[in-house]
Amino acid sequence: MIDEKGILFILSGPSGVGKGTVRKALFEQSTDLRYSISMTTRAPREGEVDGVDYFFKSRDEFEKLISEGQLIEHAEYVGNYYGTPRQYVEQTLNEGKDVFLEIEVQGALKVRENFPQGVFIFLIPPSLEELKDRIVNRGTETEEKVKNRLLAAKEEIDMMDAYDYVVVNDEINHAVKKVQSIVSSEHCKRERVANQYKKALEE
Ligand SMILES: Nc1ncnc2c1ncn2[C@@H]1O[C@H](COP(=O)(O)OP(=O)(O)OP(=O)(O)O)[C@@H](O)[C@H]1O
Ligand SMILES: Nc1nc2c(ncn2[C@@H]2O[C@H](COP(=O)(O)O)[C@@H](O)[C@H]2O)c(=O)[nH]1
Repeated sequence: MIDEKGILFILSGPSGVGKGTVRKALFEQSTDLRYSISMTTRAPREGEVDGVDYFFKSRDEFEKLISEGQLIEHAEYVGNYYGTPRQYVEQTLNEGKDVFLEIEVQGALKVRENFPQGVFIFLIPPSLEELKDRIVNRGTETEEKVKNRLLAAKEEIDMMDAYDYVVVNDEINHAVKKVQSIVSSEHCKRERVANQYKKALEE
């Protein structure tokens, strides 16, 4: 059978590396990807909108979603739950459309167990100092939260070998171009396999 499902792309990496920035720039250029909006128990930051940036949930609501199997993965990250809604992802892939997740590392590794055919991209900072500067300068975290996110970052960076691609986010336009070329090359691979399959059927 030719796999006519969409491709699941997973962009992951430590907090503050620039995943959201790269994803937003990518989506300004690629209309064919569908972004899966995550659920979280974290409080909204200034300017964040429910249903756009995240679906904001209480802990009870989130735990109910877990127990009902409504998430394809979830993780507790620095004191809050984050998770990916099952229905949106599965339905969109079944419609043949590509889905793009932007999630942290524990969650990405769980997705890998259930969607081994997904394309896993790890974004790394040019250095840990630069990572710290980016989190601090974003101005969204208290000093303690910055510390906890940096501690998590060191462990997360150790997991990069589990990914299909590693992209350095040195300069934003370079990183976006690299992610775009990964998306295009995965499409070419998929088409090549489909063509080989069709040819084999004709023979
Ligand atoms: N290539 C870059 N060069 C300099 N600054 C950058 C670059 N990419 C992102 N930034 C800045 O770094 C900060 C963190 O970026 P962003 O919020 O996109 O990170 P993130 O990985 O999505 O973080 P989190 O996982 O905490 O949501 C932002 O202020 C952003 O403007
Ligand atoms: N495992 C998951 N991680 C997710 C999901 N959505 C976002 N995230 C990641 O959580 C951290 C913290 O995010 P922040 O918005 O509080 O800075 C970051 O690495 C996100 O990418 C998800 O559905 N599952």
